[in-house]
Amino acid sequence: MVTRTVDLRSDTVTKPTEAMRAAMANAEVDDDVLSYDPSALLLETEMAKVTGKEAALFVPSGTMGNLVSVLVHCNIRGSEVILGNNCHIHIYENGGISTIGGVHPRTVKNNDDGTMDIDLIEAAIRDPRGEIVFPTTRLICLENTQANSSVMSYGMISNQCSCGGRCLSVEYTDKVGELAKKHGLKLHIDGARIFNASIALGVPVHRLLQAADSASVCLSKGLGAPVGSVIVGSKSFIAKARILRKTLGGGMRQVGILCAAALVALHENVLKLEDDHKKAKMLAEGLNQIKGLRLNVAAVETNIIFFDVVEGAKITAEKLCKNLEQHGILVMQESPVRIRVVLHHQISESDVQYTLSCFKQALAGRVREENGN
Ligand SMILES: Cc1ncc(COP(=O)(O)O)c(C=O)c1O
Ligand SMILES: C[C@@H](O)[C@H](N)C(=O)O
Repeated sequence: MVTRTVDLRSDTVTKPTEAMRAAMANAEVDDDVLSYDPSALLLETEMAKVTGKEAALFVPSGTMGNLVSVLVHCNIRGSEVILGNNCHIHIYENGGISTIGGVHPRTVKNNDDGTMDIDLIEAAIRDPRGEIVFPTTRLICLENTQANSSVMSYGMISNQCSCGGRCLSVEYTDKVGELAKKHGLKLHIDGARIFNASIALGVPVHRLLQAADSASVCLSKGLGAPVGSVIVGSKSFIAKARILRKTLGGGMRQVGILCAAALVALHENVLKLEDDHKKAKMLAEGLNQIKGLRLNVAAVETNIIFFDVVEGAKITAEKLCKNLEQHGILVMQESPVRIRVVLHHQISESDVQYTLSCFKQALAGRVREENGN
């Protein structure tokens, strides 16, 4: 019987705090489709200020935030967006920009640090002289932090392995912004975890987003709100985004109930992100000491850790996940050999130590079984 649960599946799994529940219960609300919900307006005003943009719009999810943003920028048939081959928009959003928006994706390889080589981005921009045959490039998308880790090619040694949650520097982001402007393109940043990047880099969110024409910021990840994201940009961009949000069914009525919780998250949890990162590093260092696991501790910059179960472990990643679950440790299996763990504010240092002890037992235990002793 599981007496203790340590939920490391994602930073999307947090439960609303008592303060969030109280704020939800007492939220001032009105009809947000008519732009009258006071709590939504309060959150949007604050998020516009924090991100340094003219306006903001609450959306039900980060996926909708990205979809609406791409569709506003690429509102002409035949549009193309340049994005990372390992980015969330391209892998985890059901291809929505194409299946719903008719926007063509043109991927550029994500490097282990989450960037895309700028010369490869520029090479991917379509030559307008070829418009009779080419799609038209209108948008570049970045992701900060870069959630997914690049696939560790076979034989990579641990100090070459990548990890998730990598931060894009402000210098890099500015360079991509300059490239976009040079070619008359827009820049969107999937900032689901932009607050993690800000805390890890010691750079304010508004500075990390300065070069972007739009961004999508998740409140329901490390900040711990139960629901929602906010997209930010110019007033004109947000006006178009509001219409598209309604088109997609994202216009909600008394949404202030959710925005009130998001405001608590914004006020109370940003500074907790640093602890998440410290606990991630602590967990990564502990995992790195366990025979049979391979990861690159140096690549753990924020709250996401990817590691591989290597052959010496004599246990598959699948069996390890099942074994851990029997001890209340919930993780996410990403591939036949790869596991992801994500830290958040509802994971304590004691949880980290308990998790490490369960990993050690699971891996050592399996070896004993193998040897019949
Ligand atoms: C980098 C990134 N962008 C966007 C999203 C989408 O957010 P949501 O799950 O709220 O749709 C996620 C994950 O949830 C994410 O990790
Ligand atoms: C899986 C993915 O969609 C989600 N953003 C997560 O990181 O948990």
